[in-house]
Amino acid sequence: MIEVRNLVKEYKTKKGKVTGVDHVSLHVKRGEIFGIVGYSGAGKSSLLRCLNLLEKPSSGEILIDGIPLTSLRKAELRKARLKIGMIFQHFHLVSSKTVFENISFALKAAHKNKAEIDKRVTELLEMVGLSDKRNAYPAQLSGGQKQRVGIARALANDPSVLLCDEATSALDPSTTQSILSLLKKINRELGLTIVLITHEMDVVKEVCDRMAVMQNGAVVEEGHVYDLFTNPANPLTKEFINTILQFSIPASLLSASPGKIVKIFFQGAAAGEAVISDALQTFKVKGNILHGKIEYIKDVPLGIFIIELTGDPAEVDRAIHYIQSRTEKLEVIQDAA
Ligand SMILES: Nc1ncnc2c1ncn2[C@@H]1O[C@H](COP(=O)(O)OP(=O)(O)OP(=O)(O)O)[C@@H](O)[C@H]1O
Repeated sequence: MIEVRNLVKEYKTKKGKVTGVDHVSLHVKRGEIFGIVGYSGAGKSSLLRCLNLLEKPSSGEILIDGIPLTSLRKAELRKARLKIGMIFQHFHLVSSKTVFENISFALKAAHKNKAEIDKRVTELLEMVGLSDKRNAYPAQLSGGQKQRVGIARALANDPSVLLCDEATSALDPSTTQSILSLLKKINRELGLTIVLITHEMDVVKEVCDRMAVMQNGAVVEEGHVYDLFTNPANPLTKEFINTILQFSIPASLLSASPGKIVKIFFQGAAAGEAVISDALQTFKVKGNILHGKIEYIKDVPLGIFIIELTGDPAEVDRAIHYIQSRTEKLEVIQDAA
C-alpha cells in the first residue's frame, strides 16, 4: 500500500546539511494502523511529511497504491494528494470559517458542486459526531471537537491513507481516548490505512498494528506492536516499551529475596494464573507474586507477572523451564544463587 524505498531527506541550513530522514525503507500494509515512534528530532515529522510530499525527499522513492509519488508531475501530484488525508497536532483549522466551511474547503479543491458538498459534509459530521456543530466557529469548540473537524476535513475526499501528525499530543487523556476510538472506527469501517507519528507509547499500544522506532533519522526497529512489547531487540524500543511495562519493585525486597525473581509475559490473564498455579503444584517450590498487570495491546491482552520462586535450586529451575514452555516469554530478573 505505502512503499518507502531508501528515503533520504536533507535540509540545507546556514550551519550545513541536516539529515532529517536517513535511508528509510518501510512497507505499510493496506488497512493497517502503522505507528512511527521516536523522541523529538528523530525524523518522524520529516518522514511523515515526505509521504505526501509536503516535504520533497532528497532521494529515494515513495509509492502509494503502486503510484510513484516521487516521480509525478505537479498536476498529477495534486490529484494523488487528494487521496492522502492528514491531521495535525494543532488542528490547522481556519478560525474565520465555520465547521461546515472548514470541511467544504477540501471538497471545493476537488471541484465538487454545492449539492455534493452539502451531502458529503453532512455525512462527515455525522461520522465524527459533530452534526450539531455545523455552524460553529473553531473558537467555540473544545480541542477534541477541533480534531474531529480536522478528521472530517481529512476524510472529505475519501482518501485511502490518513497521515496523523501527533494528532492527540495537544489533548487531555480522556479526549485522546475518544479521538483514538474514532481513528479505530474509521480504520475499521472505511478500511482506511493510517500512519501516525507519536512520542507516546500509549497511543501506539491503543491503536497500532505495527510500528517503527526512529532514531537519528533512521528506523532502528520495526514489527508488530505485540511482538515488540514482548521481545524488543533495540535498546531504544525497550526504553519506549518500558514507559508502559515498567514495574518498580522496592530494592529492599529484591535484595532480601533468597530465590529467583522472574518476569513472565503471557497472553491473557487466566492463562498466566493457570500456568503459575500448575507450576507451583507440580514442583516443590514456593511462589510469591510481587507484581501483576494486564495491558491491552490493540485489544489483545498481554499479562505480566513478577514472581519470586524459592525452594531447592534444581526444582526452581525445573519450574522455570515449565513456565517458560507455556508462556510467551520469561526473564530471570534476579538470581540470588
Ligand atoms: N525545515 C527544517 N530545516 C532544517 N532542519 C530541519 C527542518 N525540519 C526538521 N529539521 C531537522 O531534521 C531532524 C528531524 O526533525 P523532525 O522534526 O523530522 O523530527 P521529529 O521526530 O518529528 O521531532 P519533533 O517531534 O520534535 O517534531 C532534526 O534534526 C531537525 O532539526
